[in-house]
Amino acid sequence: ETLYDKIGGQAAITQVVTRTLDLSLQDPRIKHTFARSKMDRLAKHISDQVCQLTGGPCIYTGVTMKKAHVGLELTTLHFNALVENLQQAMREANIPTATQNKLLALLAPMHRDVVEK
Ligand code: HEM
Repeated sequence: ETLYDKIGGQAAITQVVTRTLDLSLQDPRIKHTFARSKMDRLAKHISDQVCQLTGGPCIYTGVTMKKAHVGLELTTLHFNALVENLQQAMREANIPTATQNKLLALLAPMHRDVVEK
């Protein structure tokens, strides 16, 4: 069983990503960073990326993590805020803690490409 299956497949990934972005758009720590973003397109790209990363049948067609976040001046505080929102979204979707932690471990190394200072 892949991590993709453990999470609950495409439906669960779409739900979690959409909820994470909704929480982030209401989050005073990071909502400003999304001011110019097309949120539907962003949700699709992040869902594809998580699907591919966890062993699912998707292909991520967006740009590299470095390119996607250049100029946003994101800090570790911004990064942690997004991770907190993702954790809340996963809890709400009843994803088991061990499975949550496996996804977080796959995303953690992206910190160096996302954060600029
Ligand atoms: C592990 C952490 C992260 C992952 C996996 C991730 C993933 C992505 C992906 C896949 C894209 C789309 C690239 C494309 O369209 O080609 C993107 C863009 C973006 N991300 Fe992230 N991201 C992460 C962290 C963050 C953080 C911490 C913030 C802000 C707090 C953030 C804000 C944005 C914004 C504003 C865009 C640009 C959207 C646009 O093009 O309009 N991301 N991210």
